[in-house]
Amino acid sequence: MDKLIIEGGVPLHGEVIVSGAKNAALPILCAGLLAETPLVLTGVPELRDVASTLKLLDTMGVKVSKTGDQVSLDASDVASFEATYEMVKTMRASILVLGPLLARFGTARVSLPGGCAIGSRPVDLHIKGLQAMGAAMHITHGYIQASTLHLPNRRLQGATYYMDMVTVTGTENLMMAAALAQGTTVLENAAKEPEVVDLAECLNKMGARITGAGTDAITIQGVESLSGANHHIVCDRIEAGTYMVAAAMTGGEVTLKNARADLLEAVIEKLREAGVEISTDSNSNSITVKSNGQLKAVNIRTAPHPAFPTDMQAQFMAMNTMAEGVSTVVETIFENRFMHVQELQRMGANIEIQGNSAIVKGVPALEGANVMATDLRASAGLVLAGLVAEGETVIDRIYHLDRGYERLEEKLNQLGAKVRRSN
Ligand SMILES: CC(=O)N[C@H]1[C@@H](OP(=O)(O)OP(=O)(O)OC[C@H]2O[C@@H](n3ccc(=O)[nH]c3=O)[C@H](O)[C@@H]2O)O[C@H](CO)[C@@H](O)[C@@H]1O
Ligand SMILES: C=C(OP(=O)(O)O)C(=O)O
Repeated sequence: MDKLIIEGGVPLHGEVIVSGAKNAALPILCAGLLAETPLVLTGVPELRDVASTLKLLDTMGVKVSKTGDQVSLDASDVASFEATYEMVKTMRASILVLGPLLARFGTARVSLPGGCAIGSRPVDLHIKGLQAMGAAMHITHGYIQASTLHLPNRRLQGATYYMDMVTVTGTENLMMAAALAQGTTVLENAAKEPEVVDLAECLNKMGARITGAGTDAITIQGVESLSGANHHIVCDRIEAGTYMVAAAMTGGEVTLKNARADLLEAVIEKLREAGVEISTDSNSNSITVKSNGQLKAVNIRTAPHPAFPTDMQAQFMAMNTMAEGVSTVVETIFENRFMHVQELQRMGANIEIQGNSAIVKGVPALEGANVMATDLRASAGLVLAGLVAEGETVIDRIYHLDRGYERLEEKLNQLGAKVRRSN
């Protein structure tokens, strides 16, 4: 199993190009199932989750071709309407095929995702939303079995649906389903994440009629069919945020290219509060982060966009462990997203968990240690800690990182870090 070995203490300097967003690429690849002609995507990051999604689409009969960051999907001849447990267990985002399959083919069989390291993560709202559009939904043997065969013209029926929690993939699944429904759907209390907006933009290029994406009420006027289009995936704000924290913690100066500051407002504000200098240029989509490594601890409370993202919580926790003062990190999205705490403690961090809060007392220095990655962003937090720790940090189980960070060690080493992979 691959490990990452990091020699800490090197301030990062230079430029890094941010990749396309994992969390936009995954739903947009699934949207390929809706199109009767090829969908061509650029800016698709080279990630394990992307490879898993392409494999899943391939098993359904979608013709996939990939050259560099360009992926072309031809779903004109889909033969299987199933996502097996084997696929869904490696990547929960596989649930995103449910809405497209059901809307276009009238039937879908998708494994229920299991619980994962960060929490139970149910998909009840995906299911209830599709039921509100008239679908027959049955759960048997761990699978969601969905059908529209009893509906007029076998099409989902537009509906107004209020989601009683803000759910990102739930909003995306229902938006894709509603795109081909008969009539108008209104999704209330919808997620406002930039990746939802990117998906809506892609769907509209494919012929969908969606307004309000990026607000909490999305209106989708269903159309009879969708075609292919060309779309460039939005930049990964979480990858960008992770490199920003790396520059801040190591006391370096890093310019991020293909980074949109307008998608990172809460993160930028918190870094400034920590004492980091940040300049942004919206014309060139670049962000420069400069720090002397002397940081002030900052309180964090995760919440849906545009508030502070849960996907940046572990990275800020790592930063707070070596900052001056005491901070509180409150996780409101996932009930168990503190798996990195125990590992950070192995590196000398002083953290106490009280329910969904972590009280972090800054220590003068972290020490390199052997630690275990438990989920994607927890792993990112450990990498950041390793970059500033005294001595060597060995991170085990880094396949989690490969799910969501494109060429991580290459990008860090380009900035001067000393990171190597070993097995
Ligand atoms: C592939 C992708 O885009 N993943 C992101 C997505 O995950 P994901 O879409 O799975 O997360 P959700 O936004 O759905 O989850 C938010 C909260 O709602 C709850 N919930 C969700 C759906 C549901 O049917 N019932 C329910 O109770 C979840 O357990 C969680 O407590 O948004 C999360 C929150 O920003 C991010 O951390 C993930 O990186
Ligand atoms: C939790 C994440 O991803 P997923 O929803 O795919 O597990 C993440 O991107 O941090």
